[in-house]
Amino acid sequence: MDKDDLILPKDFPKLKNDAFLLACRGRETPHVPVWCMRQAGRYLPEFRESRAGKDFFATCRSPAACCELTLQPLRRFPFDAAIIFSDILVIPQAMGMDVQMVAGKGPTFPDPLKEPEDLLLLQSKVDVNKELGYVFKAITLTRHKLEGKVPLIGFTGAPWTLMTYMIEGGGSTTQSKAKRWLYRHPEASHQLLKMLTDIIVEYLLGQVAAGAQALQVFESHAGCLGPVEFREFSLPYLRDIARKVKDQLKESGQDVPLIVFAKDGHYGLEDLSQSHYEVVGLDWTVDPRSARERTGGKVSLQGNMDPCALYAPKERISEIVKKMLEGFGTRGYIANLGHGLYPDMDPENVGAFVEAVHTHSRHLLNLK
Ligand SMILES: Cc1c2[nH]c(c1CCC(=O)O)Cc1[nH]c(c(CCC(=O)O)c1C)Cc1[nH]c(c(CCC(=O)O)c1C)Cc1[nH]c(c(C)c1CCC(=O)O)C2
Repeated sequence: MDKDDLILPKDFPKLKNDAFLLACRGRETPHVPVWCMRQAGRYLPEFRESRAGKDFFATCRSPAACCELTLQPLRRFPFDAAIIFSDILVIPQAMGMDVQMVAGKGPTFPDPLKEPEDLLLLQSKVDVNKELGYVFKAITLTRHKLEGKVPLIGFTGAPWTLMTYMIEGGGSTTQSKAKRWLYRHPEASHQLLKMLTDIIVEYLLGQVAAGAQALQVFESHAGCLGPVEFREFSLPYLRDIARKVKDQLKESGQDVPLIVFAKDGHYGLEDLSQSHYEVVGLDWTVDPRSARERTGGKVSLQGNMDPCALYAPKERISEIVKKMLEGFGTRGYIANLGHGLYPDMDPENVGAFVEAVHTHSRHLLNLK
């Protein structure tokens, strides 16, 4: 294949392992598929080496670097899916905000939104091909380089989670500056959430056109909302995104599974299972059996081992995985952690987690 062909979203290699895509749709699989949030990350020495001394967002803008970082964990572990290396904060950047990744501090916005008037400073219409085309290129290149080994997942931050970063200017335990907007400036909040929704829809469609085979929407900050605020400021936008992406894909005869992960949003589980997503991701605060009961077979489920369980000895990890599989069952289930891997985790234990999912699930499936 010519080098230039690697940037064209066509003639992709045939998919060899479709367990993840089948599980998204509740179909039978030979084993329970597994991947980990933040599987491309600092717990891998090769990741730290590739990233060393380079600016985080400059790395995000390099399709070759994103491709390499996406592939690294797959060289070590038999994950059933890859997730493109990028970040949710590329959207606020595309809207004109300055975002830096500060070592030891995390993402930082030097000029966060303070008052509703600041919305006027934002680019409300974004040409995603122009501003975020580097992500699409990374997806296309990675899809070729994966050689059909496993499907490639694209992703975005959800409107509320992006809004929290844009107002807080970085991480926060209370999200009180962003929540202040919900209570004091509800109209401006909706205006911002709507603006983000429109861009996210275009961004996700661009990812599919570039070669993404599934999409995950990260509502990482669902947990600081209560049920009432969630229903007003998060859920309608999550639904809008799924419906609009689905409708537009249908028009072009395409269909990719959508996953929603609303971290700590256990109160919204019933609603999320009726929101046009094929898969609902769960954090570790939700009991597998009760999640099944509450979602009533309407969706596949993904999750939810406590990432900290990876600090346990391998035998203990295996026992925890076995219980988790028994709780969720083997159908319509994708094993994952309840949130991302931490930098101090031992890659060997990640391998033990993946192996335990495959081994125990094959055993459970053979008993049927
Ligand atoms: C909230 C959020 C962000 N980014 C993301 C979320 C949603 C998921 C979640 O809830 O964790 C999403 C994200 N960020 C990254 C990915 C890559 C794909 C994967 O999961 O492997 C994904 C899916 C790479 C990354 N994004 C980041 C890293 C680590 C920093 C680095 O590589 O230098 C990685 C691998 C940086 C980042 N980016 C963000 C944070 C809070 C941080 C951590 C800062 C820190 O710990 O210092 C914003």
